[in-house]
Amino acid sequence: MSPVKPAELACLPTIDFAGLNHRLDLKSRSMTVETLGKACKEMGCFQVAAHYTNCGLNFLPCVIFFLQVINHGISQSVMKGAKEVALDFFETSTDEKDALASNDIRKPVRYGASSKDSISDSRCFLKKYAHPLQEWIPLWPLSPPDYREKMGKYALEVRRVALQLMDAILESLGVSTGDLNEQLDEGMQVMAVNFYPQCSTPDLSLGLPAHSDYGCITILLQSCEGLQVIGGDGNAWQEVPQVPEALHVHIGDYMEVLSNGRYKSVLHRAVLNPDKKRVSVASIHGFSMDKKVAAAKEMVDEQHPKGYKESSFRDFLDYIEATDITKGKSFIDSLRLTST
Ligand SMILES: O=C(O)CCC(=O)C(=O)O
Ligand SMILES: [Fe+2]
Repeated sequence: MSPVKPAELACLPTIDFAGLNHRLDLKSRSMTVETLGKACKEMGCFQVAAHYTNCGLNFLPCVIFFLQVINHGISQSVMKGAKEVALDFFETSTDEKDALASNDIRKPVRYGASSKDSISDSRCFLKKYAHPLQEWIPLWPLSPPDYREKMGKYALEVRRVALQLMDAILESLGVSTGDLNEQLDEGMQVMAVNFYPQCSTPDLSLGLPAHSDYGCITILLQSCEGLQVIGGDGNAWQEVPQVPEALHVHIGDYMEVLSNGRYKSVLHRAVLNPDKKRVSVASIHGFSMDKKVAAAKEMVDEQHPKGYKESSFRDFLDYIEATDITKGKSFIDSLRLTST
């Protein structure tokens, strides 16, 4: 493998999530949506600040309403809990890991160290379906004993953030959101919980090679730095900073399809750290297993002919099963009708 060169720190836009909830202050919402749209177009990724804001102060009668409705950045204790149980799972529960180990990419919960969609042996992962939670949580690990409770709490909260972000991203495109929001509400949430060991030669091997995620958006929680992206028009890898209390969000293949190429799915990879192990929790949000996703009608006209084939999550799984993705092939490339 070619050496992994040091990457510059990315300067990523930060979206104040509270801005999306200014239902009483439409100007703030539309400004936030505009910023979000710019971030999606120019970088394909951004970070969401999870801090509380006092923007309710101008609306004294509504302060309580604002605190309840706008302040649903995920709490620190929930994020910390998810990272802790992730680490405990990888470090302690060997029997359970063995029991969940599988190369069958259709399994709703599976553990892997190296398989068809994990082309590196420096990463262990647990992939699991997470929505509807009550349907899948009985299949999640039982150890550590608080895994289901803590990861389940995070799964619900991150999904709520994802639905609001997807709504706002679609709004930024000028797409009518009604039906799409309903479909996304019934859509898949797949969580990839990743563990990367400390590595004394991080310049020689990657934790996870370059890829894009198939969903509409991915929200990533990380214990420390290690994620790199190629955003915007550049072709250099940039390190995503670890901003305390912020979540990293990137655009996936299905948002590229929906937007007919206006927003591009982001190429990303994980590098290894010389002095510490790392866990990350990638929550991928999209449509249901058999929903065929196509460009939104508002995104297609004479100047912008349809650029992608329709496809579903099941088609993605078929593609992954049939394709050697280690040879540089990607799902989104397989959907392209023209060069977009
Ligand atoms: O661990 C990371 O930073 C990236 C994980 C990732 O890209 C994935 O699970 O799809
Ligand atoms: Fe990814």
